[in-house]
Amino acid sequence: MQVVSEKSSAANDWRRIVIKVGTSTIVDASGEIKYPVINRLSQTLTQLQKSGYDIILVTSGAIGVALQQMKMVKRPTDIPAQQALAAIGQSYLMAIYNQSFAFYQQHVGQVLLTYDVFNNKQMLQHTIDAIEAMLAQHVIPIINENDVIAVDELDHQHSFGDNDRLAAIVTHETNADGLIVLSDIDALYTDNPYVNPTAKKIPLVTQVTPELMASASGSSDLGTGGMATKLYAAEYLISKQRQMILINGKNPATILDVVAGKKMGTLFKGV
Ligand SMILES: Nc1ncnc2c1ncn2[C@@H]1O[C@H](COP(=O)(O)OP(=O)(O)O)[C@@H](O)[C@H]1O
Ligand SMILES: N[C@@H](CCC(=O)OP(=O)(O)O)C(=O)O
Repeated sequence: MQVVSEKSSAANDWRRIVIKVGTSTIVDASGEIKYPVINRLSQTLTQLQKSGYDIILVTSGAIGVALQQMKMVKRPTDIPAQQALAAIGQSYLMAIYNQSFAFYQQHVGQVLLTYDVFNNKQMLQHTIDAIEAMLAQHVIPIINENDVIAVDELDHQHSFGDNDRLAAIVTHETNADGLIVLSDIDALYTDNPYVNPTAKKIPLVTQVTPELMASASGSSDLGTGGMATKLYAAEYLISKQRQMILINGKNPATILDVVAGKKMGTLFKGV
């Protein structure tokens, strides 16, 4: 395992930043929508945008908020039911973001993507053009996977989409300096700390090794990706000479500390 603690450098020279928000940041364990967190996230991202940063938000949570809307306790296993929830929840999720950002006079734009976009030069260029046009007008693009139609690429038996990977690809394709992932956990640990209380925090990862992969198992109740998909995202970004920082999303204002160069969470950065 390649773990170094002293050389952690941070995001103080990043100018274009992708922020990925997991379901666990949007919805709590009892299924309630975390409006104050979303409000703080909107305030923080607006502050960064108005300070001259290019900000792109990749957000999960469509299915999470739909479960709450539809008074469902558990995520259904059959795919059309999940697709329906994604459709219901996505419009509500954007309504929440619109209202929340509007309070800070910040415009946002919705971008729903499927993975085939990245395999098609023309569609990819159109997507990048649209995102660049939004950024040029100081609009924050808000991206999610288009779960309603993304049925071909996904293993829908067990999981539904993976926004960690999507956020990593968006970071690379939009030429962003780095990706900040907000989760329900404050860092990568040597083992799942909810299962193994002796697990230790890992401040810097320079290489995603098989050993590290093996230490990442399980996800929060509503999250789909778990730590494994975050490690795949980090591995992809390291291979593209880009960086990723994993922090706890419970207080999104900590993004400001990260961008100011404070060492926190786990930094994934190749050597
Ligand atoms: N080695 C590890 N270090 C930290 N968290 C881990 C590890 N292995 C598994 N996990 C689990 O990954 C979860 C975060 O992933 P996930 O539930 O998908 O969150 P999100 O919805 O934010 O994407 C943590 O709550 C924890 O239970
Ligand atoms: N696209 C799905 C989320 C998929 C996903 O990757 O979720 P998470 O592991 O919480 O980031 C949704 O909006 O519900």
